Amino acid sequence: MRIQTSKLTKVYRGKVRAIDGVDLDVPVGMYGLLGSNGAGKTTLMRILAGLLKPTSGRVVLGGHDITTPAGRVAVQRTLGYLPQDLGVYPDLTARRFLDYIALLKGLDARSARRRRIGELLEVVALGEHADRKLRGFSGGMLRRVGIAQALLADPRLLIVDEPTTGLDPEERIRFRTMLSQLAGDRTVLLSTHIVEDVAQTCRDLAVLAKGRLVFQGATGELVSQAAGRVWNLTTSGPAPAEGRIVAAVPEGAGTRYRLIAAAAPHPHAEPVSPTLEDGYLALMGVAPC
Ligand SMILES: Nc1ncnc2c1ncn2[C@@H]1O[C@H](COP(=O)(O)OP(=O)(O)OP(=O)(O)O)[C@@H](O)[C@H]1O
Repeated sequence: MRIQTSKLTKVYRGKVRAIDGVDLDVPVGMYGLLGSNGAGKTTLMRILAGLLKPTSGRVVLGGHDITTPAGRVAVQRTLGYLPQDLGVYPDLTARRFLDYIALLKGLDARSARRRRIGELLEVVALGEHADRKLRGFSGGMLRRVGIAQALLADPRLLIVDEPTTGLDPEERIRFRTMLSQLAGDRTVLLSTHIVEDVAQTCRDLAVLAKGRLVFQGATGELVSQAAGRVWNLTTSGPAPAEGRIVAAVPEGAGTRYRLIAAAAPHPHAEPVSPTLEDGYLALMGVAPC
């Protein structure tokens, strides 16, 4: 389900401009939304999920304008949302919790509901743990329960807000791989401040900074923004004064620095290929351009 916003703006209490004139166009498939803390990602996600009213502007999901009541109703059943802080009932088992949420979502037919929950527990690799209480679940397992609840009505659009924060590396990789597998003919919008999660799963992304859209396009396009501006320098002397240091790894008697700088920051600096993180940092002005 395609997402299109135009001149989308959200001003909290007449003061904080959390989203500022955003024109976004998200196609079907896996799509990343990057931004630092406070950039406006959660505000945008909540508007797209129909939970928060924008101050102005339009949001069109699959051709329906959700700023109108009719549009909201039309997309309600085709949208799944995993918020940053999904509350669960620790004394319920995974299966009972999903059954409870399914009832709230209006999935009334008991046998269809049971079948769907059984399928979803397998999709999120929790089949074995279906009848365990949520109290004993790890952070990663709880996130997977969260995805299962968001998928109950088989939505065409899945909105996931910072799902990998706090997960250990194995769970993070497992979780983001599962999201890309779910994308297929759905749109999965992944909001995060972890650049690597977007690099490993998304072909396209958007970047928010202080409520404004500062980039939208292919990941490769953002990487190329740092082309010719990333350098390695190994030295046992003082830290380089030119450019911005993005990594420093002790090596032998010295340190290997990775720097972003418009020109070679030192006569011995060697140019290296940029990553998505370099492109992101260069865009965000961490590096002098
Ligand atoms: N209910 C609210 N009332 C007033 N200001 C708010 C409210 N919610 C968010 N803000 C402000 O709006 C801006 C954007 O916040 P938002 O939570 O959308 O950003 P974010 O990119 O999701 O950040 P994070 O990564 O820290 O969750 C911030 O300045 C925040 O303090």
